[in-house]
Amino acid sequence: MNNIVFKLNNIGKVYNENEKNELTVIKNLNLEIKENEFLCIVGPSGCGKSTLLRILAGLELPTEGEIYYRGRVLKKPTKDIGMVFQNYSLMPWLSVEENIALGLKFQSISKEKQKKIVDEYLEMIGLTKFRTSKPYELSGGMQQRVAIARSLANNPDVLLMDEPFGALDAYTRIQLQKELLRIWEKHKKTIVFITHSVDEAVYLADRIILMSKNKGAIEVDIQVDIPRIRDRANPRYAELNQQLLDALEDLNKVE
Ligand SMILES: Nc1ncnc2c1ncn2[C@@H]1O[C@H](COP(=O)(O)OP(=O)(O)OP(=O)(O)O)[C@@H](O)[C@H]1O
Repeated sequence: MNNIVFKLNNIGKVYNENEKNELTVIKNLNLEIKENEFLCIVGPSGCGKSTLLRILAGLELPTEGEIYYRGRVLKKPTKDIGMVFQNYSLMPWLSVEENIALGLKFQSISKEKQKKIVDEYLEMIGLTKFRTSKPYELSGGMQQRVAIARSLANNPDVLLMDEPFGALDAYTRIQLQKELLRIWEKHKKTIVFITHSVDEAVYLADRIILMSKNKGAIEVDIQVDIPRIRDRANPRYAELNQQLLDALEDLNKVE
């Protein structure tokens, strides 16, 4: 079926901690991610969320099993799969517009077209006035907007986001959650988003998976059945939040 973007078959990931010790982070993980799906991954620290995301990005290979991206075995990163990290990862010596254009420079796109794309994304994130500013002149929220725009400028099919709003203050975080949903609805990307915040997952996701430290097992896999724009005062919102918090607490008890 062509609406499956990722298919993971019995994925395993073992790291060599040192010459003697191996660490099995993920074992027998099966997962399908659909086109346009907004999937959030939550789980205790160290359960393998970032490892899974790096495997989805083609940055790391599983040590067991297969990963398919649109029906083909994924062996290395591709420009169709974009990534956004918590620490913005902008080039400090480049301006906002140069950062957004970064990925475009490596493609055979005319200067004129590049400028058009950069202008479009600057406008989308509301930072046109800051086009010549350097990252250090911007707040954390503004920098993360630039990082998101830089990924989107490459027109990826999938956006992988590793705790992108984790370092932001509560107000900016809520603003960026709304913005991201607006972008996702407009551009219809598939998004895989890691968060430590259950509330953020319930606000954003179509589907939430909860991983445990028990070799990255998926303990909970639920659809969020609340229409958008979600109202945090909706009783179902509180109910799902509590269900996930209880599941996390149970995991911490057994680990
Ligand atoms: N390159 C590596 N070599 C060895 N061990 C690693 C490597 N990368 C990750 N690990 C280990 O694998 C485990 C899972 O790490 P990972 O970063 O995927 O977890 P996480 O769920 O994203 O954690 P957090 O929520 O704290 O970011 C951890 O014990 C970590 O120390």
